[in-house]
Amino acid sequence: MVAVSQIILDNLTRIRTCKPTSSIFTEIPVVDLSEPDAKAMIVDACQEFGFFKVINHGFSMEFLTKLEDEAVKFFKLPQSEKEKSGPPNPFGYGNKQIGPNGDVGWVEYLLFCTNPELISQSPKAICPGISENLRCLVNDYVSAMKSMVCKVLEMIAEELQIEASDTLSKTIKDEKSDSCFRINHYPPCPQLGALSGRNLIGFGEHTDPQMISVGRSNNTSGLQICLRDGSWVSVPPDNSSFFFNVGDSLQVMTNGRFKSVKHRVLAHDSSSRVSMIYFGGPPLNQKITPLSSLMEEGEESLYKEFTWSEYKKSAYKTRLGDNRLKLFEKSTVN
Ligand SMILES: C=C1C[C@]23C[C@@]1(O)CC[C@H]2[C@@]12CC[C@H](O)[C@@](C)(C(=O)O1)[C@H]2[C@@H]3C(=O)O
Ligand SMILES: O=C(O)CCC(=O)C(=O)O
Ligand SMILES: [Fe+2]
Repeated sequence: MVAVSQIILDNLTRIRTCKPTSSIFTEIPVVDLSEPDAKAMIVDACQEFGFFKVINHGFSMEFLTKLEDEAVKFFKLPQSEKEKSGPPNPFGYGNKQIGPNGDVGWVEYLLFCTNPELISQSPKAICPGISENLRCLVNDYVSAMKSMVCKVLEMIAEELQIEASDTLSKTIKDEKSDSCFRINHYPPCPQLGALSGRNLIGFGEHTDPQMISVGRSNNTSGLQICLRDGSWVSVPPDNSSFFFNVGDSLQVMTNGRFKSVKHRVLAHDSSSRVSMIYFGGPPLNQKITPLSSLMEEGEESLYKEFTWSEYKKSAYKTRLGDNRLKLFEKSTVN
């Protein structure tokens, strides 16, 4: 018996664990997109937390459920069927392995490229073997998501009084925008009890490299964000809302006024969590640099000059939890 639980423990602890945290993120900024104060609330939230929740977004619950149900259908397929859509190289089905550098989590997922040009040019950009129904729903979701993200980026630009209000959104509207979409499934882990009170990591802590990410999930908890004081708080689930994350690129474009938010997902022993995240990224050749109209007189960029392609290449050499922006920060030592 001891030997059996030891084996289970060894298997599980290859995937990292963390100490339980009991704090709930009660101050979560909730932005009603139809309210006049939405712009100010978004900018405040991006500065304070790099994170906010959006309601009144115009997506119907029926559509969201349809996509979620179709994704669940995929994850219920036999393992050998799901593997036909993998490996995620970088797009396709993945199980436990996250990225190319040895990160693991209690999660399986589908990663989709959303750039039509790349999809038509490279077989590596296609997620093979998924049903036509799932592919259509993903396409519809991504195009509606793109519109919402552009609207939010325009609200941010207006509130920050950036001259052209499409300065940020045009990078996502661009047909070469290097955005992607991910559906994660965190299966229940009945052996969790063997971890003597520790939590099992579904998706390890990290910041997203893109400009902005938008997630939603079924009504199951697990998502946590790291506050400025370094404490982890649990985000109460809400299947009818979207959760926005500031990514590294937007941190640079605002010269550090917005902070990319560190987040992670914990697994459950008895319930399964399904999440879908859209990652809004710029075209590969776009320079990621602070927006000139945002800079005060004499203010210098905190970052070296780089393109999204350079940042992405560098990001894919890192481990999930690494501080990927560090390499691109200007040295503060005189
Ligand atoms: C460990 C890794 C997985 C990741 C690529 C990376 O090398 C570092 C960034 C990771 C991340 C986090 C946000 C998104 O989920 C993601 C698709 C992305 O663009 O960067 C993942 C990458 C991945 O899962 O391939
Ligand atoms: O599953 C989630 O809610 C978040 C996952 C995540 O952070 C990611 O895929 O980058
Ligand atoms: Fe993430």
